[in-house]
Amino acid sequence: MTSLMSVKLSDLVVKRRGSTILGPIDLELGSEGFTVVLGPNGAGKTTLLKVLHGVERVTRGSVDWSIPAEAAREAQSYVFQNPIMLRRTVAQNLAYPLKVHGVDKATVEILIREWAERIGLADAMDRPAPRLSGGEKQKLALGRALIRKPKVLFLDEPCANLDGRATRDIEDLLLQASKDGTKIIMTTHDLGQCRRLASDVVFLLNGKVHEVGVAESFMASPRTPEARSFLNGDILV
Ligand SMILES: Nc1ncnc2c1ncn2[C@@H]1O[C@H](COP(=O)(O)OP(=O)(O)OP(=O)(O)O)[C@@H](O)[C@H]1O
Repeated sequence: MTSLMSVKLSDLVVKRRGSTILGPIDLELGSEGFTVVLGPNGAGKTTLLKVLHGVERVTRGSVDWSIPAEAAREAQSYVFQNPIMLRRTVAQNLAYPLKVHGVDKATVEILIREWAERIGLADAMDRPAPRLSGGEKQKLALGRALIRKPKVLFLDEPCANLDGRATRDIEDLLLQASKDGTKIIMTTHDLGQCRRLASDVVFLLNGKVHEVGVAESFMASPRTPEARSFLNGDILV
């Protein structure tokens, strides 16, 4: 089971308009744990997440999941920084991924109640999702992503623009999902959040993987001067 959803990037390059925005990258990520992708603006974090999820055109190299590509994609969810809500109720948003996958009505009812509770929106089931607050929308997006128990969950800055309370709620949901066996791969600018959540870190700089390591050691004693500067909050050019 443990190697079910590991992934290997080999000589991976993404070019746009003649310039390389990612790579070349060789990277292996295991099927367990909480991977945080760190790096300054423009380092290529979002592009890396999209490449892993199979929704970014790759110029060269390969992305190999330990199961066939289509099955791998089916077992993944992706939460965008500004999630798009269906112009429907909270309940309908939660039900959507289940209905698309042909889950029977009775099970849908049970699961959407359970998840509305878990994301703190049990009293808002009939509210139009587009009218929720930013924090509520992000929790709904997370619930919608987790309701099918993905093996891998990608998150792009899930707490950008959220206050402390909403951030804590999201982090609690993520830690629980991780405990329940979902592999998480997330970008963040928040070093405190990285410290609280990450089991391992991928540090990107100028489109390349600059350093990879166990979170605790990376945060305490990064090997390279660039990673040290980044953790100190210096501006990297
Ligand atoms: N379709 C595209 N065409 C041209 N350049 C692109 C395209 N997509 C991304 N880029 C560039 O590639 C680089 C990496 O972008 P990416 O969004 O992956 O970085 P990031 O680390 O997620 O940045 P941020 O922290 O600002 O979100 C940036 O310089 C960006 O402007």
